[in-house]
Amino acid sequence: MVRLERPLTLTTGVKQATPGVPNGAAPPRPKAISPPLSQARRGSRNGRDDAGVAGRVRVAVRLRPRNTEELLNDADFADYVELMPELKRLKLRKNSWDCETFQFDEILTETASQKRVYEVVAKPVVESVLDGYNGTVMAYGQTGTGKTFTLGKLGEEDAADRGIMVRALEDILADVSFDQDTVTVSYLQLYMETVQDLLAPEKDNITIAEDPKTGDVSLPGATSVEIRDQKSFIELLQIGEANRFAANTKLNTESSRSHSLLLVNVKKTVRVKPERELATLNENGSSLQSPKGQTILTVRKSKLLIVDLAGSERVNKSGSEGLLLEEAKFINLSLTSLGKCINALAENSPHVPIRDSKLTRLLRDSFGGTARTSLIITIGPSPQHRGETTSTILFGQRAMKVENMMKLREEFDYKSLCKKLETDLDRLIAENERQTKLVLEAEEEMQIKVEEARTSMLETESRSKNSLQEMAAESEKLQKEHRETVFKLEKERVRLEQELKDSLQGLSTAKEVAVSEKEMQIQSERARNEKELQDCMERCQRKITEMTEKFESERLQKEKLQRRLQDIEDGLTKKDKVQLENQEQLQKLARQMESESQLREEAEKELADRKSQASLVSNEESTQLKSEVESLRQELDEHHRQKERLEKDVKNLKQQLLHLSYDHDETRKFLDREPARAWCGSESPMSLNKSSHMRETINGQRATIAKLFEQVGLQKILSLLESEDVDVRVHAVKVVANLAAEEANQEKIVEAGGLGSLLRLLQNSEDETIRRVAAGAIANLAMNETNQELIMAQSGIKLLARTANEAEDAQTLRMVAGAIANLCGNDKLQGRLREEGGIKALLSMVRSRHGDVLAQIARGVANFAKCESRAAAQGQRKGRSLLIEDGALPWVVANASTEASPVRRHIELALCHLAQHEFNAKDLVEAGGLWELVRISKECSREDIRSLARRTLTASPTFQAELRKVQTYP
Ligand SMILES: Nc1ncnc2c1ncn2[C@@H]1O[C@H](COP(=O)(O)OP(=O)(O)OP(=O)(O)O)[C@@H](O)[C@H]1O
Repeated sequence: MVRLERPLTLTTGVKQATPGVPNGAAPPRPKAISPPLSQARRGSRNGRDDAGVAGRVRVAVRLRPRNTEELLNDADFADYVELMPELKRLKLRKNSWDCETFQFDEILTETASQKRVYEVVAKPVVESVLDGYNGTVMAYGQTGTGKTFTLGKLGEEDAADRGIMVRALEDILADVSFDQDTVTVSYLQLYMETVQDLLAPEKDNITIAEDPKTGDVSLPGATSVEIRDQKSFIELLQIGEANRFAANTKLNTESSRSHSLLLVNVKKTVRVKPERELATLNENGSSLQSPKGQTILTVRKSKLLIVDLAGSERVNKSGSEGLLLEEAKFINLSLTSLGKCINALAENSPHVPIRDSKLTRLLRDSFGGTARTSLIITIGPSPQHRGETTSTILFGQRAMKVENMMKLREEFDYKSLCKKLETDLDRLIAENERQTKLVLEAEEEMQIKVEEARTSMLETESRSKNSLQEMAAESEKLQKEHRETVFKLEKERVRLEQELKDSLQGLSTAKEVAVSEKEMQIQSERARNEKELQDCMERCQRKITEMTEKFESERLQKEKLQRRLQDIEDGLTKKDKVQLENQEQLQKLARQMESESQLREEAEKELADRKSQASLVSNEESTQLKSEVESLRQELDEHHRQKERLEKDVKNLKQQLLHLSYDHDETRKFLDREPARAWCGSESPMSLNKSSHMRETINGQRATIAKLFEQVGLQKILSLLESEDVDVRVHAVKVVANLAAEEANQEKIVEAGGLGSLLRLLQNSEDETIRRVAAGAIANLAMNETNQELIMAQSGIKLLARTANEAEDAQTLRMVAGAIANLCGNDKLQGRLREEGGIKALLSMVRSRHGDVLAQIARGVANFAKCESRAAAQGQRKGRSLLIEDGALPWVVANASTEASPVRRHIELALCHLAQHEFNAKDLVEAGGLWELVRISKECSREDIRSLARRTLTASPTFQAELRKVQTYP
């Protein structure tokens, strides 16, 4: 048992699949086997509707190369299988004249690489699985035809050999993200109606569980291993193979008697636009809303099933005994019931016998179910297994008719949404708390600032009050001083005036001098007093001005303080505003929080509702829904049928030309088997007998061609010979060749300029097929004498000679040799034919060594020799044969007794004709032709040739003399 290098996570139980549509007939709608990868993948998602995507089972055929044994044993047998990969067709040869053609989605030849097989057969299925659909890849075929090679090859020595399983896992692992996605693998074998776990072989009776509602199949007891890298997967496959080997050894059986199943479960979380997702939810009856513009998580759970079936020939081995008989019975049972199911589905039968075997139960989703399915049919090349190969091909043909309705396995991820809502809520709560804290801090700061401003305002107010009081007191004091001074001066003035009065009264006599002196004294005293008063008043005035200025400055300061107070008050108002805004934001956040929690509550409630709803869905409702779905399906079916009918009509028309060329191929192949019948017109009664059936077929085909010829018109067909498109030219030339095979059409073709077109194709075309078929058509036209002259007149012989020298393909050479051979039979053209290199070109083709080519060369030589001998007999020709001049004699003599009868027959005739003319006798003797003539005269199977040889030997003096010399001829 192989040990894993690293630990693998082992879990028991495969998770149950997501509900899908129940098994049922799906409307037929064919689809390309391999749409381009990512674009087609994503595109398909957009184009899906809720009922699923219709998809036919795609079928490819793969031919295994011959193995050594087959190379030895089958060397003498003709190929039984012929592949036409470009037409996606395959031919099975029933016998030497009859074959059957089959159309498939893809034909993979023996040289097809494993990479191409994967890309064509499995990659589209893997991509569907990654997009959320179930997928199946299955191989069916006889033992030893390469099923396991195709599916299970590990490619450890050469990576190019990796099979579908390894490549599929590579693509899957590259597409998933292990943070959230999981890929698990189970590996099982089904042997004698028992499912055994290849990863835990002790579990040898795994039960198959079927969901009664959805029909989904699961294997709850199977080991399911989570895979994260390719290395682990390969180790797992090796473990599975080792266990399979051990189990089979124990049971004394072999791998090809059991079916192996690899089950890959992919769980992928994807983000999708809510609109689409809501549509999905609505489908399930949910009314859950999601915030606009957000993406929603959904989980896609899909599975890929890769099935390597037991060898199909086991079905026929029920003649065995003992265990083998039992095995054969079970293999019979499973493969036969698979065949029956496929037949029933292909015929849209109301009953599909799914429950007949475990294999069909396991594959229930793959055929007629919801999975995308690709089937690869493997066949071997050996004609000895023609029965097996035919039944395998017929199985594939029936499977192509099976329609599936692919269903997206997607679920809304409630868990993730809940988790996300919780995270959002936590984030909002934290944000709210942070905002509240910020607001509180701002409020505190504001409070402090307001307090500071208030204190500073009060201080300023009290300071200005004090200074005002001081100023008022000072001013009072000054005014009092002023008043006292004024009062004092007034008192002094009154006293002085009284003194003066008294003096005037007391001293009335001290007359003039004393008066004047006193007056002067009084005046000076008065001036002095006035001056003092003046000074005092000025001082008072100055003091008042000073006080006024001081008062003014105090007033300005007060105003400044008031403005500052106003500013502070404004600042306070602004802060209030910010606080208000913060409060509003807080309220908003609270509301948002409230709505988020409401949403969460609703989601939880919805989840609960849906759970209860799911359990409460009444049978009546589901029946009604089913009948609605059914009627819609029927309508869709009708549309598809109509579409198919139209497509079929278009296809029929398109393929008319293709059919014509195909018929040409058939005719050509028939002619291959009936060499030169058309050109020489000498058909043996035996061959007539043998090929009467084929001739009927050909006549039937020709009748079809003639009908189409009438419908389409010769001119139109001939114009296609000049088409730009090489494919069109190929098909057109095949049709013209076919028409030219009918004598009745030859004149019309030449009249319509067809001969010129064919010669131009021969001259200018680089396509081997065109040159070959054009040469064939010219050969057919060259059967008619008038046409022979026209061919010569249009330098046809030069063109044919050039093609004879250049071409390598035996069939092309055969056609060219046939055309020249026909021209050789025209008495009038002998000289010109030889001058333009016709004989040398004919002889140059012996290099091909191909029997058919040699037969045509021999026919040409015989025709030419016959014309020469006729001309000599009529006295129109003298001298050595032009054939001998151009060096034909050694080849003629060397091949006179060849075993290939068509060659020998013509050469024998040619020798007899050459010998008719005495001018050639010497050359014949020297080249050994005389002894061949002697042999012909004795052994030739045709009486007329025998007697011609005899007559010639007797008539020629040279021969007689020679014979006498050796005395061997009586
Ligand atoms: N396309 C191919 N190219 C080269 N070898 C091939 C090819 N297909 C098959 N083989 C070889 O043919 C042999 C038989 O192939 P394989 O075991 O895959 O056949 P099988 O159909 O799975 O047989 P069984 O039904 O017995 O399991 C193997 O040796 C394989 O390597």
